[in-house]
Amino acid sequence: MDYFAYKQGQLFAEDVAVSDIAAEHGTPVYIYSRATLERHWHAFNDAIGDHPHLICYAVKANSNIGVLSVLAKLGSGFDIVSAGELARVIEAGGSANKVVFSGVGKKHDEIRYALQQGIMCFNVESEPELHRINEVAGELGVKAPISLRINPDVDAKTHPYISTGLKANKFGIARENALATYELAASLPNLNVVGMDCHIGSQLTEIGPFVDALERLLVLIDELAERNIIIEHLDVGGGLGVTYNDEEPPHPRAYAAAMAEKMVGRESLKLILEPGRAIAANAGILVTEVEFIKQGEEKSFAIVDAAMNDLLRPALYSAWQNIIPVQEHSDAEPNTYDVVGPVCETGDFIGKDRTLAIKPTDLLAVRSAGAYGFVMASNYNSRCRPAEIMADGETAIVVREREIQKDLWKGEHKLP
Ligand SMILES: Cc1ncc(COP(=O)(O)O)c(C=O)c1O
Ligand SMILES: N[C@@H](CCCC[NH3+])C(=O)O
Repeated sequence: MDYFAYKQGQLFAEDVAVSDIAAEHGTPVYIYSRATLERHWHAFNDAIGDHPHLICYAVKANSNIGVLSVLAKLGSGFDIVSAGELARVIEAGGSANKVVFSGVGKKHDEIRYALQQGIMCFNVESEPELHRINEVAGELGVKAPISLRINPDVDAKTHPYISTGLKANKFGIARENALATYELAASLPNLNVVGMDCHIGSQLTEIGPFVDALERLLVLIDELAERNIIIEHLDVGGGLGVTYNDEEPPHPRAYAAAMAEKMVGRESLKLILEPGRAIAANAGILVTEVEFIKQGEEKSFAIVDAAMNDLLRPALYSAWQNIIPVQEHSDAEPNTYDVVGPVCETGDFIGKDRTLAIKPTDLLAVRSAGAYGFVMASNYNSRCRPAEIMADGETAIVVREREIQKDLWKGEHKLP
């Protein structure tokens, strides 16, 4: 079931007409669906069944406090990559002891803050990071729970910018060095080795690479047990893809079940998943208004009020996201358009060569915009970032107000 569907020719977000939200809150505007977020989270959580596990939603995909609060209420854990993300989780009502902290460049004060909040574990990406966490934990007189992010060297078969599990990537510790690095970790006085972690990339559309990575890590876990280093949890990262166009990724239930199946007979090894995109992407849309139709020499342009600063994925990765009308039928003639924004960059487009029947003032919805959408928005060209709205049944809740011009220069100072 799609919670963004047409009813009597009008696009709805759950039971709220998208055009009503646009009329009240303006455009461009991000709209999320609470029921979709919940359904996606449950798809992962329920498929694992009885095996001890925790779904740690990857906050980077969509860190809005409203979104985090919905997932926190379900009992979700969280995967974070900065102190800022941890602060958001706590503000949203999430539990620090269900947080794993990933990322290659954790600063001293981020480590200190995370230890003070009592996070579940650091996913450590290098030897120098181990020493740094050991040092900060020592200063605080605590033991830091750590997991090593192992680079399993499997090909995730995804866009090179979002593939992370290859030897050539900056992430993780090479498999060949894993045993030695674990022995070092076990020898450091202020560290407590609790887990093993990996994350091989994003927008994966096949189960094979996930299973390969998991199997490689299980071999390592057994080798460590022979050395008396006992791993309590295995974190297989995130990365499950979604359908933007014609991709056919495995359903979260199939993926989670495949992971759980490999854990049979290892009941003392807790399974952690870090899905981001698969929970949030199709739980959100970006709604934009057509400003002008412009007939170029070679192309027709639909100039809309959303731009690359609001939704960067098309410009950054040539990502394709579906663009649909908010009013299903139009009396305008269908035409093929490049849907572009007002930012002064040739690369500022939301979609290319789309067939649409539109005229100025019509509303369009960019689908699959709930993940890596608002979080990657900027103020480029001094554009105020959009509002974010959560549809929840018949209500539409403002979960982030639209920025106003004064926000644009917050913290800046004129010279006397
Ligand atoms: C360590 C880590 N975990 C989880 C994720 C979430 O990935 P995705 O949104 O593809 O599920 C990412 C981003 O790729 C990541 O770097
Ligand atoms: N931002 C990327 C995904 C990056 C994944 C984060 N490790 C996207 O929009 O597809």
